[in-house]
Amino acid sequence: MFDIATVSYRDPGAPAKFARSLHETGFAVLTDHPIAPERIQATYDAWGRFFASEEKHAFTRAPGGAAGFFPFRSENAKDSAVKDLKEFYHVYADGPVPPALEAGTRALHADLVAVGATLLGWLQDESPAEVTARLSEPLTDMLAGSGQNLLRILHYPAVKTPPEPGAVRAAAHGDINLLTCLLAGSAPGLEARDTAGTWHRVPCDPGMMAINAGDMLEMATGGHYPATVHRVVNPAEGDRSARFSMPMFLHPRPEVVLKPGTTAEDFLTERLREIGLKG
Ligand SMILES: O=C(O)CCC(=O)C(=O)O
Ligand SMILES: [Fe+2]
Repeated sequence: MFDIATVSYRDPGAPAKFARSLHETGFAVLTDHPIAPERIQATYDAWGRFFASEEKHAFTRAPGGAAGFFPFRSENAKDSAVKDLKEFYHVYADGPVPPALEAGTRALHADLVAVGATLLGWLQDESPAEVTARLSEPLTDMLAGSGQNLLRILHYPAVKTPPEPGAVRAAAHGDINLLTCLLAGSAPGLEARDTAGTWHRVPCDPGMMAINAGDMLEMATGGHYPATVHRVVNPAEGDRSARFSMPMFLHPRPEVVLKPGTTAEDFLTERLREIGLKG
């Protein structure tokens, strides 16, 4: 049974329900979270103007760099030869942001890190003792002072001509990081795969935030929270809508030990090579 729970952020029972869903499916969906829908819409509108302008190319990331604009078809999922049908911008706390977007985007980055810290605290409190005993330090401490937290602003352009075979908005992949907080996309499309290989739509109505465990959390907890594979499917034929979404990837400090002999930095370097974002 693959049942992604929808949990109110304000429910006193939320930490336990959230931890159970993340353990059973690798995903959970939050409602009543602190990021207002109007704010999310305003951010999508502002970034939509950015992606529609040629100015974006001036913000293209430096060769091998992690921050800035990544043009259409820069990234492939691990083990996938075809590039995804997306362009995106990577925002770090100390990285560049186009001036017109700066205030709102930086505030959103900070607020999402704060939500993420709360959620890691819930997991720390709700995980079985044998799971927390494996951690080199409490989950919230892994995040404290981390400059690695990444807000990715994603634009999946409208599909006008049939894409080449195998090209999808985002091919099946697991996330690399500890925990991902994804503000509801502007259109549906996100799906998660259960262990039997069946795909399930992840609820994404306005006001929802989808949370999933990444490889680093799976590794640190000995698999208690699985980094469930997910994808973004193409719109139905004839549907010309673009899609925007904003995942916040929560990352530990680079020196955090995920398991004996492997730091967060070692692990990240290896995975960025595999997805074509590092030479
Ligand atoms: O756009 C989405 O809904 C998901 C994006 C995603 O999974 C990712 O960028 O890692
Ligand atoms: Fe993802």
